[in-house]
Amino acid sequence: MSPSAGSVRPLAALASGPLRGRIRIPGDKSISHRALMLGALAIGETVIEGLLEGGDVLATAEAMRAFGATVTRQAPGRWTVNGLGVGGLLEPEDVVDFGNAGTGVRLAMGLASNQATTVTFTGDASLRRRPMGRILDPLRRMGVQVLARSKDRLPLTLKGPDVALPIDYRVPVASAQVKSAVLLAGLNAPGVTRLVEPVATRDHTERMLAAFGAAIEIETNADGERVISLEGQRDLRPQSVEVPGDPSAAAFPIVAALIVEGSDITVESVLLNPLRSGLLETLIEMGGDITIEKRRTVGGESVGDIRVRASRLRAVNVPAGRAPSMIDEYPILAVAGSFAEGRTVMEGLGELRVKESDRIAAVAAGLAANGIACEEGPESLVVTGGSGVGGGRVTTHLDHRIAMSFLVLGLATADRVAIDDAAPIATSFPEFRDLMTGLGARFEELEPPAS
Ligand SMILES: O=C(O)C1=C[C@@H](OP(=O)(O)O)[C@@H](O)[C@H](O)C1
Ligand SMILES: C=C(OP(=O)(O)O)C(=O)O
Repeated sequence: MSPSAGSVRPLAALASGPLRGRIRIPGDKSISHRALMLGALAIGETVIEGLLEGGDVLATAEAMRAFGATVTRQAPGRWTVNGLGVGGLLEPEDVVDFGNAGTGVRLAMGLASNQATTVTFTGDASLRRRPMGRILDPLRRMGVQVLARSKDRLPLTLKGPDVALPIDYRVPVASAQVKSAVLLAGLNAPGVTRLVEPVATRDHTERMLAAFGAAIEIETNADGERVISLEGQRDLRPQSVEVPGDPSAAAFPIVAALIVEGSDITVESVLLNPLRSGLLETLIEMGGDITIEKRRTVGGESVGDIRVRASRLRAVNVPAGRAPSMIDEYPILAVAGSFAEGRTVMEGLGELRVKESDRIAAVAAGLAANGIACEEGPESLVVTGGSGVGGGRVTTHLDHRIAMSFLVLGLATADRVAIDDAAPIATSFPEFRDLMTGLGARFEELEPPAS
């Protein structure tokens, strides 16, 4: 049973008046996980400001405690981690449960399996369905023994080798989680772990490893691919980490403001790393009135305030090559496409089938339930704008991004849009409802189904 089973919270979004105001969204989820993990490996105190306090990141905080690090919440968003040194994690006494968090469990499998301990990992019903072989394959090559049920699904047990082997690895799927798991495992391998990344994905692990003092080098080979080399068994130095606002969370108010007539909002301090900015680029191509103000650097990353005004959108073809820079944003882009003139074509989406839900199928079903024309291909979605009326009830499949995307849809359709469960939103954006309500969004709680 999933942690959220038994506390299902159906919710509807109602047609809303113009959205207005300024908001600050919480810290980036990817950076928050990594700050806790590297803090757990550095000897001394790492201070994190602006940590995302969503369910996924809290699961990572709890896991780092289970590995023996001292993790303390000093104030809202301000956390300290006292780590144990590279290779110094303790063997947890119990199964380590990452709830809904793919990033958390996959990075932690790399982090914890480069030393001679035995750890059992699990997660909720959604996470137990997701593929782990992509992480286990390189870890097996590094000498890790794996006991997993069929198809390498959670729960599974990893027993680290006495000495991990550094490997040369070509990342076979565009995945920052796979890249990061191998790099974290490489931290305690004697010698150089070398990764070739044919398609560039978010680079937060590389940036943070460099900031913590790891011996990491990044080059581009003759084929234009990123090559990352990491020399293992070096100490990490504790850091002060300031976490910028999460662009994947900001995506929801941004699209809401574009499609709700008369809106004018500003989302402050959003991470603008180009490997995360595909959605902004696409929305601007669609004619979205989006301006970036006060560009600055926070914690080594570019950030800015994003002003968004309601706009007439036109459909575009989103190139498949852009997918890694907006992989979590396709559900909300499909909602934007529902209000654009023409057919928005999204390709290269194979990875969406193995997220918290099969997001291609979940988006197609949700749009159809609301009268929006959508064609689903094996790795693509095509949304025809202008046809939507709302009025549907959407199944969210324990997927926070499906839940938030369809609530945003309902703010702009004539009839309300209901979702079967808003509880998973707390995994990545607990403040979603309050912040959106503050801008003028209207929601209505619905009766949970009789059990
Ligand atoms: O490394 C990360 O922090 C993430 C990588 C992406 O997953 P994949 O690596 O599976 O593409 C993304 O979908 C996830 O939300 C966060
Ligand atoms: C895919 C996501 O996260 P994860 O893989 O960490 O569960 C997401 O947040 O959209």
